[in-house]
Amino acid sequence: MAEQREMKEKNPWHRPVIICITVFIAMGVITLVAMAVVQNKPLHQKYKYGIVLDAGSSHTSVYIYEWPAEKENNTGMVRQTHACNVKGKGISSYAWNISYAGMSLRECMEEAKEKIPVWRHPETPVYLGATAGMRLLRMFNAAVSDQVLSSVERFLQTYPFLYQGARIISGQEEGAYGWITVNYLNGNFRKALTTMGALDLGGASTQITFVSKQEVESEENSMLFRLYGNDYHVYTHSFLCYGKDQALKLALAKQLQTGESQLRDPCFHPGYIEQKSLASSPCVPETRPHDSERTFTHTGTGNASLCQEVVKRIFNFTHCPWGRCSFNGVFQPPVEGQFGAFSAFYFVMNFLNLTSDSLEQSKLKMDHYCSTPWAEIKQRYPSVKQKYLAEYCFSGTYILTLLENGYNFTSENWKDIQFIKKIGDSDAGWTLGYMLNLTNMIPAEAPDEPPLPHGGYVAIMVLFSLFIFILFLLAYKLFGRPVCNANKQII
Ligand SMILES: Nc1ccn([C@@H]2O[C@H](COP(=O)(O)OP(=O)(O)OP(=O)(O)O)[C@@H](O)[C@H]2O)c(=O)n1
Ligand SMILES: [Ca+2]
Repeated sequence: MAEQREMKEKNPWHRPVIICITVFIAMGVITLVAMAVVQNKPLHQKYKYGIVLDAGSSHTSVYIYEWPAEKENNTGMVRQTHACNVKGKGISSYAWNISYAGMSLRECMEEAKEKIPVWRHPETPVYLGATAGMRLLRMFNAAVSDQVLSSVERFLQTYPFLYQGARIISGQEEGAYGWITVNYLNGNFRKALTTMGALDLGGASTQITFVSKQEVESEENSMLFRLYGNDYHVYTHSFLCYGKDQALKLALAKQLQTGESQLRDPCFHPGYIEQKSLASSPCVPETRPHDSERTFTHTGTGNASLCQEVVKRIFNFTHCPWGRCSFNGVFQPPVEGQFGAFSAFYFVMNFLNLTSDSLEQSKLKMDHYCSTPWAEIKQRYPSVKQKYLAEYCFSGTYILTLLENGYNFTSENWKDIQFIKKIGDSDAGWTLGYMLNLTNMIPAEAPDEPPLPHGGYVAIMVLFSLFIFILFLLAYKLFGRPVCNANKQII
């Protein structure tokens, strides 16, 4: 018993002072690690916001984007949190009703006010970009297009946001920003991966943008971007009047050239019959001898192959002043790599269920679809607006012709076209790229990043602290005892 007590007294671990010191050291290490973790923890996420209005030819959409406040220059941080479709037509349709152009945006702007925290309103930028509808209106009547822009400007300035301007963007910008959007959302810039091309089909214009290894012969189609430390030589072209609504007008005008008041149209279903008038547009050449508002009886005959022949006639494939062309004498290198095809490319191909078919299968399906009687189509899709429904045979045929005969996609590379609406939460389109550019959120050089991610840093801190603690214990066990014994001897 006495021996046992002596052993206990000799074992320094049973001394209260040693126990206290050990507890203090352990607490010290824990405090150190805790402090390191807290100090380096990402701060509570605070978000910033941006609003972009896409004033398209057929309608306006309002997009809200958000990104973590302290990570403005990191890539892949901006995402779309809300989209609102403005009721009614695009702002260019208010040409004769100008004061209502701004007011038309009210509902969506009120929504934006609700979605964005009030304290962020004064620093939230608002941009409005108008595309082909306003480009055409400007060609038609520049004063009226200025007044429409002033109307939306005055209206947007009544909001508590940071108004950054309303302007007509160029076709080049529209193509380039669409390309930036899809590649930003796919993380291609961050990983310095090969980029994907962008195909955008609107109501009044269409854009093709991709990186080409071949020389871009025409200056107006060439753009150079330096993003995250890499150079991108981009080919881009915007075809005004080749959006799907204006292309339909062109096709109708071509068929009406003969001057008849009866139009038997293979691009519309058999049994379709409507009285129409062809409204004048800067897109439709004044080749007809009669007035441009002439009325005609539009009858469908439903034949996709004949429809393709009609559609081909709106393109000029013969004149090319360059090494190679798409159409209408526009230079285009051969398409290469993957492509994201969005907006009406997606709406139409998705409706026709052609998003994953080969070119040949798509043509066969179009033959069958176009020849289906109009009455049957209406019965099959009772909830789709009849104006849209009537046009899908034309639109599908137009898309296949534009891609195959216009841009020179083939059966082999057809699978490289992905028909997409969104990437993650965000819609594919030019608006995100536009905002990223105007807010300088895409740096030319790759931003410096900490050598270790936060998790790795914490793990290393914990491991090293434990390691030091164990070393201390071992050292104490090995060297601590003689000191204690020596003390005892002195006593
Ligand atoms: N769910 C939808 C939405 C739109 N559309 C049609 O798709 C075309 C293009 O729409 P959009 O991409 O919104 O064109 P805009 O941006 O308005 O036109 P642009 O880019 O030429 O200015 C229009 O004919 C529109 O009627 C469609 O078929 N189905
Ligand atoms: Ca558009």
